[in-house]
Amino acid sequence: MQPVRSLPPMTCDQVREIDQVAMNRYQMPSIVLMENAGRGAAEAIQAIVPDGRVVILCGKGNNGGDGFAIARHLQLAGRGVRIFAIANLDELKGDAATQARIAQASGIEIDVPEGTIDSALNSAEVIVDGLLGTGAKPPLRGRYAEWVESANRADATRIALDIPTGLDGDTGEAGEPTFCAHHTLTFAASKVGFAKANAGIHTGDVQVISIGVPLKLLREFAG
Ligand SMILES: NC(=O)C1=CN([C@@H]2O[C@H](COP(=O)(O)OP(=O)(O)OC[C@H]3O[C@@H](n4cnc5c(N)ncnc54)[C@H](O)[C@@H]3O)[C@@H](O)[C@H]2O)[C@H](O)CC1
Ligand SMILES: [K+]
Repeated sequence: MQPVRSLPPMTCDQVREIDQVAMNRYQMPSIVLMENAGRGAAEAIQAIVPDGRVVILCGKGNNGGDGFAIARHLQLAGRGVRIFAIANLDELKGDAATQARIAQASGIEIDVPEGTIDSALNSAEVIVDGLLGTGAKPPLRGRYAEWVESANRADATRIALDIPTGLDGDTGEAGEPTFCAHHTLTFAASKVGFAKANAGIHTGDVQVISIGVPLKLLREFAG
C-alpha cells in the first residue's frame, strides 16, 4: 500500500512530529508505526531484489528497530536473513528493544560483531542500512563510520532505511562516510534534503513507504 504520492517532501522534524501527533491525537501506538514501516519496507525489498541473502545493519535507535521488524517479514517470505547489531540488545530501548526481542524469539540470526564486518558482508546479496535515521546528524560517531565504509565496499545491492546513514535529511549534505544506497526506502514522506546538494548520489532511487498514519494527518503537515 503506497501513501498518497502528491505529498511534498518534509523535514526530519516534521516527520518526527507526525509520529507524535499520530500517537497523541490519533491513538496510534508507536510500535504500530514501526511494524507498518518494517512490513512495508520488507515488501519493497522483495520487489527490488527478490532473491539472495539479506544482511541488515541495525543501529541503536528506532531506525535499527525498523531493521529488526524487516528481518522477521523477510524471513516469513523465505529469505535468508542475518542481522548485525551495532549495540548489545540489552542497550536498546522502547520499540527498538521490543522488535529486537521479537526477532530474537523468532530465531533470526543476530550478531553483535566486535571486529570488522567486511568478510561477513561478502555473502550478502542485499545490505540494508538500519543504522541511523532522523535521530542522527553527521559526522558519524563510534563504529557507525566503519560499518558504513564496509557496506560501501561490499559487492551487494545497498538499500537505506529512511535516510542513508551519514546524510543530513534536511540539507542533503553527506558526511564522510555516507552510506551509498542504490535504493532508499523512506518513511511517511520523502525528505527535503534528498533533492538538495548531491544527495542523489547517496539515496539512489527513493520510495516512500507508508507507516499507516491517516491521510488527514499527513495533509495537515503537507501544507
Ligand atoms: N514517523 C516515522 O517516520 C517513523 C520512523 N521510525 C524510524 O525511527 C527512526 C528515528 O529513530 P530514533 O531512535 O529517533 O533515531 P535514530 O535511530 O536515527 O538514531 C538514534 C540513535 O543514534 C545515536 N546517534 C545520534 N547521532 C549520532 C551520530 N552522529 N553518530 C552515531 N550515533 C548517533 C543516538 O544516540 C541514538 O542512539 C526513523 O529514521 C525511522 O527509521 C519509526 O520506526 C516509525 C515511525
Ligand atoms: K538509515
